Amino acid sequence: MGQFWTRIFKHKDVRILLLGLDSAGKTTILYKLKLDELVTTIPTIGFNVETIQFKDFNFTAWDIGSRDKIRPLFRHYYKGSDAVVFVIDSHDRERLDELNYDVIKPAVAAEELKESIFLFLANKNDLENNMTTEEIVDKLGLKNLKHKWNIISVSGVKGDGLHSALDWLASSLGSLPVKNPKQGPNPSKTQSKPSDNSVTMATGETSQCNEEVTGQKDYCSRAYSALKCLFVRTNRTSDSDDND
Ligand SMILES: Nc1nc2c(ncn2[C@@H]2O[C@H](COP(=O)(O)OP(=O)(O)OP(=O)(O)O)[C@@H](O)[C@H]2O)c(=O)[nH]1
Ligand SMILES: [Mg+2]
Repeated sequence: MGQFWTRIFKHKDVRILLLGLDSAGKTTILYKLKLDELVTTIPTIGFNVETIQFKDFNFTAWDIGSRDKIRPLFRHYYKGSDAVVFVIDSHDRERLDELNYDVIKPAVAAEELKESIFLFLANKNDLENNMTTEEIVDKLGLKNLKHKWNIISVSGVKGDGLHSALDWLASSLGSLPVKNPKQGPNPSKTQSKPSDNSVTMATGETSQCNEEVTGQKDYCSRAYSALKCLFVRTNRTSDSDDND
């Protein structure tokens, strides 16, 4: 294809980071967007990464497992993210402070995310007695954010609001220069290289992280290493806790 047509049809590659507390619905949303299906999830160990085409964008979306002991690893995924999508369980008032302290505040303070846009998804809007977006904005103090941000009410299981979420990302990112989406997570350089590049999926399958799909092979390896080391350490800690 000539250069002119390549330029016309080229999709804009952007990197999206999905963050939130465990059980907020990140993986459910990722696969609803990717497959338009409701998948049965298990808590994500490590991360899932999928590329979603929308309008003239390729969104490479990283869904990071969020159990409390692995939250300090989130920062290794910040670099190169054009947008952070915070998935909030709008039915769970009790955990808003935990979300703010463990997930939102570190991201707001991060130098690597200084120019990223922030989208908050008030998920599980199909349930009754959930928080309104106004209540969430108020309780999380989102009006003080310096980042460009928005909040949208969604249901990961039904798919409601997800198209609006992609639309907002596309229109907001369309006017911004994107960072290098090939840039993956940046776990500690001290971690050793694993023997393979397989990544455990939330669906329980093992997915080979390959460059054709994600373009992130090396980063997957390194992120996998970092997570593997952490789990070994975590298991050792809980083993010794058990022995106490
Ligand atoms: N009612 C309802 N349930 C939802 C919705 N989205 C997700 N869930 C449920 O919430 C539970 C957790 O969803 P996950 O997608 O696994 O959550 P996660 O954020 O990926 O959690 P971790 O992998 O542990 O970080 C599952 O039982 C989902 O079916 C929603 O919009 N409405
Ligand atoms: Mg998950």
